[in-house]
Amino acid sequence: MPSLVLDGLVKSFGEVRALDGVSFQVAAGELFGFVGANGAGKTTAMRIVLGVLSSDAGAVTWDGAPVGPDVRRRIGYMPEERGLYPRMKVGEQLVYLARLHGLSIAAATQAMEHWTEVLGVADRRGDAVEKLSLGNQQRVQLASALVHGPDILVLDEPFSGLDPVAVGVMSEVLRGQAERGVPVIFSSHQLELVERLCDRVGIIRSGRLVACGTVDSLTATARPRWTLEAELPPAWVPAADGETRVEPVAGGAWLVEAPDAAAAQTVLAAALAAGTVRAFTPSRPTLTELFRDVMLEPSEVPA
Ligand SMILES: Nc1ncnc2c1ncn2[C@@H]1O[C@H](COP(=O)(O)OP(=O)(O)OP(=O)(O)O)[C@@H](O)[C@H]1O
Repeated sequence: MPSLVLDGLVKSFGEVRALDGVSFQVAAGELFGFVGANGAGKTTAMRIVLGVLSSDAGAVTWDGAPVGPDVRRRIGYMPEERGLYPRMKVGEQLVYLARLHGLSIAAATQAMEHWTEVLGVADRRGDAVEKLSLGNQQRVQLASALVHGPDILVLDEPFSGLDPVAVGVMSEVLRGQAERGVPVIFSSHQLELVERLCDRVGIIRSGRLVACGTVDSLTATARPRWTLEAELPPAWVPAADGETRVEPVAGGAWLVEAPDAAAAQTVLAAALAAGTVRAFTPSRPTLTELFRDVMLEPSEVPA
């Protein structure tokens, strides 16, 4: 199965090392979420895939061969800075972009009609892009990434600023693309969405990939946690050693992070002594919690 491979990408802008040896791959049919704080390097990595930027070192390959102009023509790209002509009409613009990718006028028109329909902007085909709300412009931007039937999708924050209905539509479209065998890579700060939607995620921090895999595999290696549900004084926190963390969370529950089951049992005993325990269950961190932990880890101190 072909894969898009980013191998050891390095990129500096003057003193800023935006990418410091980033490697990961996205297989055909896989939905890959690329997450990281502002300025971590996501856009830079995606621009290098597209050839908009060149890397200082490293390579990008598709199906084992370097990505050149021929492969790039088959990529559907949604750039962060967006790239539509504001005064051009939605329908004309999408047909034009599809034609640039080599589609006949009939095929381009059909693709434009299909994607504007699917993305809920069919009634805006005759309007200039600048007349649309930002969310609708974004739907058109996704349509422009899809209209030429790409083999690879690279989308920079496709979900930002969308209403919940549009998020649902966009999610289904990306899932559908993955199901037809397209590798889909997208960046997002909406971690719950990434967790729900993606087969695998990569977390980038200061130009380095610090975690990569299925959400299950990433959260399985985190420190053991339990959820305590109990009737206890609202600010209840038991005395615990430095290795054990107990934090109230919403809805009469506490998160217990402990080095082992014995330490967790000590917390449970304290809760039983202080009130009524409804449940004490092992739990896995969410991607949001995992992300926060990764961000809080001290970075390496240079030698
Ligand atoms: N053209 C450029 N010139 C100078 N510095 C740049 C340029 N592009 C990116 N950078 C720097 O490279 C680093 C990585 O930026 P990048 O845009 O890739 O981050 P990002 O993860 O996409 O962030 P965000 O979530 O805010 O979009 C940042 O420190 C940024 O300021």
